[in-house]
Amino acid sequence: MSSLALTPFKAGLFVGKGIIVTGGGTGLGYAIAKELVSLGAKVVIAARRIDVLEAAASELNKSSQRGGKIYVCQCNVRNEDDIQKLVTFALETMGRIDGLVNNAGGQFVSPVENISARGFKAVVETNLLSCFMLSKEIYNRWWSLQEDSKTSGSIVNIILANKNGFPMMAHSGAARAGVENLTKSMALEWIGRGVRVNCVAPGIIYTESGFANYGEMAGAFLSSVLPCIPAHRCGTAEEVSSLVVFLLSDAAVYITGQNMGVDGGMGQGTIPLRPQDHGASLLPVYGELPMKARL
Ligand SMILES: CCCCC/C=C/C(=O)SCCNC(=O)CCNC(=O)[C@H](O)C(C)(C)COP(=O)(O)OP(=O)(O)OC[C@H]1O[C@@H](n2cnc3c(N)ncnc32)[C@H](O)[C@@H]1OP(=O)(O)O
Ligand SMILES: NC(=O)C1=CN([C@@H]2O[C@H](COP(=O)(O)OP(=O)(O)OC[C@H]3O[C@@H](n4cnc5c(N)ncnc54)[C@H](OP(=O)(O)O)[C@@H]3O)[C@@H](O)[C@H]2O)C=CC1
Repeated sequence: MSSLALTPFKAGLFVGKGIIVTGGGTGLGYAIAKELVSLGAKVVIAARRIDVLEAAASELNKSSQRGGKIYVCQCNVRNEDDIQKLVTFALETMGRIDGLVNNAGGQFVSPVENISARGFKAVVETNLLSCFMLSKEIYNRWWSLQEDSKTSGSIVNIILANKNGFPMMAHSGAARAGVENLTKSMALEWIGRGVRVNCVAPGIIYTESGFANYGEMAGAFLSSVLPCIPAHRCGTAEEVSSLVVFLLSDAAVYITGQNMGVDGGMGQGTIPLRPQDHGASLLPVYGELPMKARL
């Protein structure tokens, strides 16, 4: 796992704060937890694989500064009972919740016509339902009860840079678009309680764990996608983490309901995952298009 945090923040910025990071044992979540614990936060990392979480925690605790600490909680974010247990655990261990990063997520690669209804539902549950359930649970059991709205919370939802659709992962694109809209609704409903809600939309970020889910396809994907990224390289987990940490902090107190890309200039557009060589193109109905203007 990479280790270079880019944090520009002052030491101890998060001392005394409690943050939940879902999917915090690997990839982006790991980098976010690492930056937070180095700034003094107490952090609960939550995911399904407890062995992965425990191994991550023992590494992450080495970066702790000024009382920062990592706690682990096994949780399937698709399961409402697990969500309730996670919030109970976080309140018992940290005594408070100041921030939530809805980072756990993922999908599988498939053309739309081959996705089963159960597969579509699984991806929507993983990415959208989970975000709704966990945000609501914390709001009802903690943020809505705080007398002083100045001390309330910040939610950062990790989505995808796919505002023009997400071919071959349409279920995930739809779920993430749902998260973006849910973010705006929660931001408006909860602003009076001092709860800010924002999205971060990474482009293609190289994480060993994330890419491992796609096996051999990942290599081919990378070589086709790199020329389409204006920066001509993937991002790193730390380049996403610095924005997430900023949004969690009081420095972002006037920012809510936003969706910010970290995507090397892709403008949050379509991740160009080419469906397949279909051997046909939609030609103009009138006139001819020069060969050089076709794929
Ligand atoms: C190529 C690089 C892309 C770079 C950009 C994106 C990067 C990232 O997002 S990195 C994060 C990647 N991490 C993951 O994607 C991991 C999380 N993913 C999952 O856990 C699964 O994809 C899941 C969300 C679908 C959950 O799977 P699972 O727990 O197995 O779900 P169920 O047992 O409830 O099954 C429900 C349903 O889903 C179908 N299904 C699951 N996997 C696949 C698959 N690979 N292909 C086709 N269908 C799949 C499964 O078959 C079930 O449907 P039925 O068969 O109709 O019962
Ligand atoms: N890497 C990239 O290029 C991009 C990633 N993203 C998104 O960023 C987030 C992190 O991705 P990344 O770090 O790269 O990949 P990882 O595969 O490392 O992270 C996904 C994390 O989510 C957890 N997770 C998945 N399903 C569940 C579940 N049902 N319940 C609890 N935890 C779950 C996994 O842990 P476990 O399996 O133990 O449960 C894992 O820690 C994801 O939402 C991803 O889709 C967005 C854009 C681009």
